[in-house]
Amino acid sequence: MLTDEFDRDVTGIRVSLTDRCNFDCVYCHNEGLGDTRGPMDPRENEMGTDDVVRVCKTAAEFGVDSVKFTGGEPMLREDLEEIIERVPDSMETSLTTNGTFLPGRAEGLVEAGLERVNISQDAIDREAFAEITKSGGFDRVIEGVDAALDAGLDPVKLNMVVFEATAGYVPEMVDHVAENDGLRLQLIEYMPELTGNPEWAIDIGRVHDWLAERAVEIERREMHDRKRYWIEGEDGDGRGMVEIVDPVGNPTFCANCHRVRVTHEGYLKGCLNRNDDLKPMGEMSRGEIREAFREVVADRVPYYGEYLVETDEGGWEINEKYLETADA
Ligand SMILES: Nc1nc2c(ncn2[C@@H]2O[C@H](COP(=O)(O)OP(=O)(O)OP(=O)(O)O)[C@@H](O)[C@H]2O)c(=O)[nH]1
Ligand SMILES: C[S@@+](CC[C@H](N)C(=O)[O-])C[C@H]1O[C@@H](n2cnc3c(N)ncnc32)[C@H](O)[C@@H]1O
Ligand code: SF4
Ligand code: SF4
Repeated sequence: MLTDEFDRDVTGIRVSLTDRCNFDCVYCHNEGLGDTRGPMDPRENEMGTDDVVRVCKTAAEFGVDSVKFTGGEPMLREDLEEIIERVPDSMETSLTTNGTFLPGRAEGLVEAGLERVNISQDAIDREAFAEITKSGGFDRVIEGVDAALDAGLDPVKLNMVVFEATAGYVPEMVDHVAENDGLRLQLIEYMPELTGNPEWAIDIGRVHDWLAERAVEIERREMHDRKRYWIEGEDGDGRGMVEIVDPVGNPTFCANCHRVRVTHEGYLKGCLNRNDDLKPMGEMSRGEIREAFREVVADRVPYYGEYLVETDEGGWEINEKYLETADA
């Protein structure tokens, strides 16, 4: 097991398989890797199947017990099933996707070993959805959610980024998961650090307060110390779970962060929001991957309050200590 300087064991990896995407969401941080726009064809800079599998196997040797595949849109990778099939059995395998490619593929993914899926659905309203994602894929996403449920991936988590354009749809989405079996909702605080437009952010504290009033039970998840609210449907019949992901300016969230990241180009990085600690894995031999893992874990910093410090105006700027590396 690798543990960083701040006593955080590293138990998970989050692998970006591509930075390509068929959507163009207005808020997209693309895991801190820049724009998703561009051709959809496979790119040469993406890690190959064997490389991804080798990274997972090496992580498993270090006791890492979960892997999340993300992107860009990870389902643009035709080899996703093969990758999942070859991930060591000791690792829980999950996927975060926009859902459009799940119809027709969800079952195969489950057969390959996929255990969980998160599907981004920012609104129930078709027009708002089109506006936010710059796509007309709403029906495909809904079909994708159904395909995941049919394939046995229950409970499916719906990811919703909470910002100016979506905040009004929160109550509707909460009712949606409370009243429909097999669904959970994950409300993600809009993170402007990588994407700009800080004026889009809304006060996530208000969402917590609103949910706390409606909740019949509140839990805390160890990962990121996230809060989970159990909400009853209007008719008192069903129950749904709503989890809040609120990293912005939240040192407690970071203090419970046990994941390192792998970019589609094959670099390890210690934090979603940081790009100055990218560790190349050379030719991606097991030895080189092992070495890069040790280095990236050794370089981890608690993000908010250390790497990023609050300005007098309430914004965030890189701590002077890291300016040199951040510019590199
Ligand atoms: N800053 C920060 N944001 C995160 C972190 N983990 C998740 N997020 C945000 O939440 C989004 C959705 O996360 P997902 O990949 O769907 O899943 P998750 O909630 O991290 O993991 P599970 O609940 O275990 O499936 C990410 O793309 C980020 O925007 C983190 O460690 N740091
Ligand atoms: C970058 S996407 C990659 C996976 C897949 N394409 C999808 O949309 O689910 C992963 C998650 O990050 C979230 N996300 C993207 N930009 C964000 C931002 N600026 N703030 C908060 N969450 C963001 C998305 O909503 C999505 O749930
Ligand atoms: S679908 Fe995912 S990767 Fe694609 S633009 Fe939207 S948030 Fe970004
Ligand atoms: S912002 Fe905090 S929680 Fe997110 S990846 Fe960085 S250290 Fe982990």
